[in-house]
Amino acid sequence: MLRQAVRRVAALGVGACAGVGACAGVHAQSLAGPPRANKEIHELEFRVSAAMAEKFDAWLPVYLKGLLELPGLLGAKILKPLKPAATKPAVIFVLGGPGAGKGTQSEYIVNKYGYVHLSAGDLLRAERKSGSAQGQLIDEYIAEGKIVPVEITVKLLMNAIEANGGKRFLVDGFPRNTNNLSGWQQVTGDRLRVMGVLFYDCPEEVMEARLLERGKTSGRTDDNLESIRKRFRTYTNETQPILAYYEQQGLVHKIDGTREVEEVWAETQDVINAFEQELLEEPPVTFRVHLHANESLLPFSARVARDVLKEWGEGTVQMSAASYSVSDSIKAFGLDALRSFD
Ligand SMILES: Nc1ncnc2c1ncn2[C@@H]1O[C@H](COP(=O)(O)OP(=O)(O)O)[C@@H](O)[C@H]1O
Ligand SMILES: Nc1ccn([C@@H]2O[C@H](COP(=O)(O)OP(=O)(O)O)[C@@H](O)[C@H]2O)c(=O)n1
Repeated sequence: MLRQAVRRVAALGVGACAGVGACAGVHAQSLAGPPRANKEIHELEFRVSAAMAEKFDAWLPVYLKGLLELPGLLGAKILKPLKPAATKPAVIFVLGGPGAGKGTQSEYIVNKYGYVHLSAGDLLRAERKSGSAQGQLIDEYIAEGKIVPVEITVKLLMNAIEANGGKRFLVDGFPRNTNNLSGWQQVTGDRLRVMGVLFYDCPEEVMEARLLERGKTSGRTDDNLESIRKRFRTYTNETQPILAYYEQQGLVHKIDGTREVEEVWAETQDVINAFEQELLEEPPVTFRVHLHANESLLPFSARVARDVLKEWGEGTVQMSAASYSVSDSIKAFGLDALRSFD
């Protein structure tokens, strides 16, 4: 039977790294005792900022392949995550009554921050125009100011999200009722990260005047007084409860939409800047590697620390290392480590 004595390691400060020159910024650990002749597993742990995780994931196997040329190194295995969940795409919902300024502000956000703008209304109008079987149905719902069944809308949204491959989405005019909300939750599960809701608050008389003005050139079948009033009813009865739902979760950022476009934009930027900050502060992703070797930990870990620092710079990747020597007991080992003997 294998006996594997775990030789946990003492922390090695930056000072102790000085001999290897490039250790600063990478936290390494060394063996507490003299190296043994046994086969050893060196466990390296890399904590990588979420923003860089995908790139690190691509780099690591290539780097390890090169490292295997070193004498004394018998094998290498990446344990966790084998494929880190790519940072989830972030979604911001943009809500507000018809004519509150959702589309206008979304365009500004896209121009400054590079978000992908998905307007549920635009997607439905495009689908209507495509002459598909559901075109007629969408047409009737829009003219009546009613909310199209979610099966149609969520499919259009998800197709657009998947086709785009982007990381940050503004979903404008959605979810607009409980049917929208439950359909979205059912389809997206936890694949996307809902950051919050931008809510443009505007009284009906202001929105009505804007929409009548927009109707002179928009060519929209619903920018007429009759449809506008129906849309207002739908908004009050069906969309406001959705806002209340997200408000309870502390996700709603209410912005007074009655002011000049530039003033509304100034406040919108404050909210988006806060979201951006939150995204930067995502927890790091941890990668673990087992190196199988005949040698003691220090030469390898110092070498890897130096290479990581050279490739990734200060502060992006935090590394720590531990060593296990393999002899005749498996008790001290976790399954992960055992697998690495495959
Ligand atoms: N803050 C604002 N002040 C005055 N007019 C605005 C403002 N924001 C948007 N508009 C105008 O009002 C109309 C409706 O705006 P839009 O962004 O299309 O609203 P929504 O997407 O919420 O329906 C557009 O003609 C737009 O140019
Ligand atoms: N989630 C959505 C969004 C829009 N729509 C339809 O599209 C119409 C126009 O929505 P929009 O967001 O483009 O425009 P506004 O009403 O906000 O000005 C709505 O009145 C609905 O008929 C929908 O059915 N479901």
